[in-house]
Amino acid sequence: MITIQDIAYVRSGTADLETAVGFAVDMVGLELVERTEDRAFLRADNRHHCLSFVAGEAGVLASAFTLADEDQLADAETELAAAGLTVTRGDKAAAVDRHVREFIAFEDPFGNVVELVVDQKEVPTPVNFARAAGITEFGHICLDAPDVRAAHKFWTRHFSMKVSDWIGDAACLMRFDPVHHKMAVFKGAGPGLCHMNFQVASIDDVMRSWHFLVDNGIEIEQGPGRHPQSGAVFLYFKGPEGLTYEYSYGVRRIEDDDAWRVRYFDPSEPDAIDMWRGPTNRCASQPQLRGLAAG
Ligand SMILES: O=C(O)c1cccc(O)c1O
Ligand SMILES: [Fe+2]
Repeated sequence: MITIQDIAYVRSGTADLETAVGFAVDMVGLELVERTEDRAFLRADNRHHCLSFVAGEAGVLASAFTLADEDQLADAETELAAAGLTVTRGDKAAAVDRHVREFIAFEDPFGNVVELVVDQKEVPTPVNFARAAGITEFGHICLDAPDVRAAHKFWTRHFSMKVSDWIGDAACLMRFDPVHHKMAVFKGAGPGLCHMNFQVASIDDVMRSWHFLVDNGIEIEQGPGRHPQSGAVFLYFKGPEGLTYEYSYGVRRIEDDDAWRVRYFDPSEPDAIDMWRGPTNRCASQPQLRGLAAG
């Protein structure tokens, strides 16, 4: 069993680094911490970065989680290899590029590239947010997989994750600490990053960002609304090259693990992911989510 400490980062390819960075800074509000000719690193909290862009082909390259130390990393390597996965050790240069000390990489059974890292660099200075979006931290990673049930089996068999809520066969929200979910899997045609989430400090931040993004011509995929699972007020919007961002406020914490009863939401219900039953463009851009569309 591999004990996950936290989410670390999303690493994404981009065919247009300038536009990708411009959006992450000016629209999302992240701090640009480092920029080279073919790389950009952005942060939302004290992690060195939670999002990096690599010039090249567009599309997610990896999603990363933190482990406690090298022994745990070595054990993870052994366990995943024994499960029949191809696990590779990151070399020194690749670790430096990720601002971690050590890492391994593997593909989950659906082809999502996952990196497990040790000692992600901490940057203690206050985050210099590019705009006052109210971001408090990198909230969660949501991956795509064609078989959400099989994904749940994989992530709970090998990792310290527990399901918090199901949305039929369309989504599985998982936790590895008291936060309702920091990892989710949504049904998709293939592997991919469904979205990355940032927590914000208040409902006002969600609503202010909604107006701000609309005023800037940004495509709102869904929201503002309230997720019945975590109870969070949310807003999904689309960045360049199809990268979906989510802001949310008020995610539930599960302090008493044993007392939590896993719930099952029907994805065909109009309030399956939005208790306010607001309009959605998500199914236009992500047809696999059609089952979750309101109305
Ligand atoms: O926060 C949630 O509960 C949630 C539910 C459905 C889909 C999501 O992306 C979520 O973050
Ligand atoms: Fe989410």
